[in-house]
Amino acid sequence: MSVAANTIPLLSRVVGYSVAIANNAGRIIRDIMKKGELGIVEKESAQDLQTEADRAAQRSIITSLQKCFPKSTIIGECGVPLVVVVLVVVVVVVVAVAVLVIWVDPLDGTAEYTQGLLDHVTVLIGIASGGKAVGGVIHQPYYNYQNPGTQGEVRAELGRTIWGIVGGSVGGMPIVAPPEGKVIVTTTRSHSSSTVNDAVAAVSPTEVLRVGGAGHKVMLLLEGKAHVYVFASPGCKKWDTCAPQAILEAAGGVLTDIKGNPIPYHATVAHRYVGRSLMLDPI
Ligand SMILES: Nc1ncnc2c1ncn2[C@@H]1O[C@H](COP(=O)(O)O)[C@@H](O)[C@H]1OP(=O)(O)O
Ligand SMILES: [Mg+2]
Ligand SMILES: [Mg+2]
Ligand SMILES: [Mg+2]
Repeated sequence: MSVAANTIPLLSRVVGYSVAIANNAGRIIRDIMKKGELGIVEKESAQDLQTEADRAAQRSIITSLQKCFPKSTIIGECGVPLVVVVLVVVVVVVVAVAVLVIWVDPLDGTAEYTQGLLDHVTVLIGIASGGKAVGGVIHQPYYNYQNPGTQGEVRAELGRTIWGIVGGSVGGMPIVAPPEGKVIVTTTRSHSSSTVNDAVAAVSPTEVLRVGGAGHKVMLLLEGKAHVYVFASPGCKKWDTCAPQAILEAAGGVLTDIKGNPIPYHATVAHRYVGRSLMLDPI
């Protein structure tokens, strides 16, 4: 896919800033877990949770993005804060020059965060242009958190950040091909259903990895631990997939809906997926 030439410098800047902004959100997420006051609330169901870490990380990300890129439309998972209401009013005026739509999931894998499966958690900042995912950042704040190191060895660095620009490059982790002769599928662990299981079975997997988070599962594809990510969770939204899709595509993978159609990321698109969706990584 080609990215309009006049968006490339801006896109590179947004991706670069988003790396720093996502790293900062990761620090907020770790600090709140350390304090132990998660402030959990149920949103649409008992499977749809929000914590103080989701809220605080989103506040930080949106404030920073708005300051740096006031003409972009920013859509975050955690409701519509006042600053964005103001932005929406402004967007009506500046829509002709508002090139980018930024989809923010301040904490992907909230269920796993509350259950202590901390390396399933990611911060996702996805950038769309012309309705397509064109750039993305995935920050994994707890990468290496269980790495004990050995005596005399320095503990491995906590956290990692992956970025990608479609038609450009991917950075932050080595891209590894998955093993030949197997079909390892990764899918949801906390939002399973018969539809999810049917979709997984349709791929005839040799192994199924049930883990949390859309960002985390795309990382498994990138590091060659899985061949295919099947997500048939109706709760998955555009902020869950914009950043992972851009990075996956930058690395040579593909993400489509169940019929093979591209997933739209316009500012006005429905946040929720309609029907089932399928993500494939043919690296
Ligand atoms: N039924 C659901 N309700 C709320 N969020 C969901 C649901 N299904 C999926 N999600 C979101 O999609 C992500 C990927 O799904 P899963 O982890 O089940 O594979 C979840 O981490 C969650 O994002 P978030 O944690 O940001 O709310
Ligand atoms: Mg959520
Ligand atoms: Mg999410
Ligand atoms: Mg989230």
